[in-house]
Amino acid sequence: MITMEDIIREGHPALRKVTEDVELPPSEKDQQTLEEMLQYLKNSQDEVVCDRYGLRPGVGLAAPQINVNKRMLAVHFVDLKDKLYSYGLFNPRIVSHSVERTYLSTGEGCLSVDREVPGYVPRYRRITVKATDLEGNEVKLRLKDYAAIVFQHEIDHLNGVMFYDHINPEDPFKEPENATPADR
Ligand SMILES: CC(C)(C)[C@H](NC(=O)Nc1cc(F)cc(F)c1)C(=O)N(CC(=O)NO)CC1CCCC1
Ligand SMILES: [Zn+2]
Repeated sequence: MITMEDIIREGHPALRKVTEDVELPPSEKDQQTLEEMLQYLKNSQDEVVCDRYGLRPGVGLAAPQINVNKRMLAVHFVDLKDKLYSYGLFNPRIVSHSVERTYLSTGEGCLSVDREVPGYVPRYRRITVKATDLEGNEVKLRLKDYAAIVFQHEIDHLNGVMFYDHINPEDPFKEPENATPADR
């Protein structure tokens, strides 16, 4: 199972690499790795398992975070309308997005960043993501607000981008242009 020891932290060069596409259909190894990534998120949100193994509760995990240079990610969370998003995705890509942007008023954190980095992280408010899921189906997801933020945070990791790369260095809490907070 994946535990905190498997999650690499900022400063590790693997977090700044652009990942390679996964050959489809996936190898046994890639399939198992993605399943383990999704299981990490479920474990981390289960109080008993989380305490037993000292896991940090997470809503998303990208392969570079466990030092795997492959284009795959897992998410497990419910949005503000209590819709469950639970996916393991191969080769996810944003195929379209709104001009309008959104952000979390609390700012963002990262399982690979052991410090607070204050500031708004502007993201597209609506995105359409195409990918192949763990069952081998091609999926097309239309995402908005919090769900769009989580997926953009994880897809950024696949391109070597960290959330704080988006924070305005002059004024971290300056209201982003043409943006509506996702959590207010
Ligand atoms: C870094 C961390 C603060 C742990 C963040 N969690 C989070 O935002 N809220 C959360 C997590 C839970 F499991 C249960 C719960 F109710 C609330 C997170 O998982 N990530 C995922 C990550 O680091 N992926 O690489 C960071 C989020 C920032 C915005 C989107 C994902
Ligand atoms: Zn992260």
